[in-house]
Amino acid sequence: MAKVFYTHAGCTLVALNPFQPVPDLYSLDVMKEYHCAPQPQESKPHIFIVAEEAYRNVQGQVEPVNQSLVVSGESGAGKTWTSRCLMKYYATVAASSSLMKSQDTVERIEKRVLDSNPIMEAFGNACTLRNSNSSRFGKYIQLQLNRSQLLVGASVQTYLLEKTRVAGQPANERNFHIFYQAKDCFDETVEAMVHLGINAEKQGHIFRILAGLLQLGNVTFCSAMDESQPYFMHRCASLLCVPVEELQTCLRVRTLRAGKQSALFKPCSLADCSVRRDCLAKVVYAQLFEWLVTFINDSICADNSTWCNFIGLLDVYGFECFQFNNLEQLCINYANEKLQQHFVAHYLKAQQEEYVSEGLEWSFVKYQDNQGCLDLIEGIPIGVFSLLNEECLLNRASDAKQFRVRLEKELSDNGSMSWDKFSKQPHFTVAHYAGKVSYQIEGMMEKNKDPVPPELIHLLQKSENPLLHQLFADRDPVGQGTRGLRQVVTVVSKFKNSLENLMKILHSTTPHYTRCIKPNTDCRPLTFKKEEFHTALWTDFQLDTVSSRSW
Ligand SMILES: Nc1ncnc2c1ncn2[C@@H]1O[C@H](COP(=O)(O)OP(=O)(O)OP(=O)(O)O)[C@@H](O)[C@H]1O
Repeated sequence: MAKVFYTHAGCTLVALNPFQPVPDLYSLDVMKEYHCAPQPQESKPHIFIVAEEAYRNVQGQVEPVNQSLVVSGESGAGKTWTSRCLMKYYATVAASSSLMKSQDTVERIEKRVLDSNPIMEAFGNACTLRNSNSSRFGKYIQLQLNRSQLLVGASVQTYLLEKTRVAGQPANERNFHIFYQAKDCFDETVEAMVHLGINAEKQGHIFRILAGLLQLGNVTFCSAMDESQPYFMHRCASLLCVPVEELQTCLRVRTLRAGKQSALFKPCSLADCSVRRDCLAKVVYAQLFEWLVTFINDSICADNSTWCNFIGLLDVYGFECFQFNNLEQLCINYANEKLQQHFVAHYLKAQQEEYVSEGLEWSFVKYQDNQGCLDLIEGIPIGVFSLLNEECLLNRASDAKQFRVRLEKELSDNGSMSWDKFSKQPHFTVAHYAGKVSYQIEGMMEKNKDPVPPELIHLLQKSENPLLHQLFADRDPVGQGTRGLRQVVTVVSKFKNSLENLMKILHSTTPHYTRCIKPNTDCRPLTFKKEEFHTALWTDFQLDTVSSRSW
């Protein structure tokens, strides 16, 4: 493999993952070289060109002044690595330390921004079959710059943490890194926590909660009233600082309430007990992750009066197509469709501007518009998300077959939707820009409702672990609306909302696209497999657009 890892393709930078550290590729001297180059675009293709271009746009106050660096690619392609490089670049070239009076305070801000990485990765990344450090959430990091374009703060927005991983992992994959770091490689995470202001006491609370979740994972149910696992149940209760009898009851007995009548107690089936145990683990971990993100933001976010522009870094999960796909993949692929649409619109605009500036004659190229696919997913009132939400609001047991019939009735006119007539499983197939994906319907409604039994919330509110108590203190266990109606804020509604906000930000900024490519599927260093590279490029890059340049 020739040691060339970057190239330009139109307005996109293509980054090839070397799968091993390349000496001096990102050194301080290289940063300086790009930062000081009179025309960085004329230097060798590099991620620092993208970084510098965005930075100079802010310096030049070129409208729109705020910038977005969109880093995409499949799992293991190098998005997180690239985002880290970009953050380090700005933490170096936009460092405000030398200008400020209090050196100490300022050094801390750049360091704190960088320190958010090991924490987020410890809690949000895991070893998967495709990447030993796979981000199991999407993130948008906003680097805040003051009038002199110096880095004064940052904020992080996260998307769709894969919380199911805490309750169970696919074969040969692992839980989130933090559960293993508790044994070793702990220092970096703890050091970063200290820098961000998570003191020893808070760390103690966090680690007790994590240890409690590990013990919870050992709890199994043999018969509804079986007491054969008291050890793990006791350990878990003691670490989560909740009464053991109540924990036990919560996991085993459902409380039914109808209006003002007194409660009825119904023992859960063994399968339901396990569902409740997993639900407890997921809700605690997700809430803890959210708390950490808020804490990090409080620690690194600059006061509104001190910053005026930003450079945003978007690192989102790439397009996913597995043997079995469900709601998570639908959301991820929907996000990719949105970004693809944004990319194509921006690409064509940039292309036209280039032709005009060079005085070339041009005519509109026909390109694959993915609006049909987006309508299929997000259409109101008739789209997969709307119908799914409608189904979840009906207070009845979910029926996958019935939902499939409904989808076919309502959406068969949309050319992006199809069904495999030979498949026995209720499913639907969506023709995405990057290929067709079949989604299983079984379990989709439950995932969308993501219900948490109120008993579990009541229990957590009683925790004597101050952090755990705080995580649930304001949560309404039954999710009652103002008129006593149950408010179901579904997973897809929340996701669609946060994505809409993200798209608004992207539309208001100057975008810069970097497409990371995995040059071989086995993550082998310096190995370039042409066929695999082409597959990645075709699915990932949407060559329709690129082919308009005839390269
Ligand atoms: N520029 C690079 N130089 C050296 N190694 C790299 C580079 N980019 C990526 N890698 C290696 O590839 C691995 C996977 O990269 P990374 O975690 O950034 O992928 P990703 O696209 O963020 O994946 P996921 O979507 O699963 O989070 C890294 O852990 C690192 O070992």
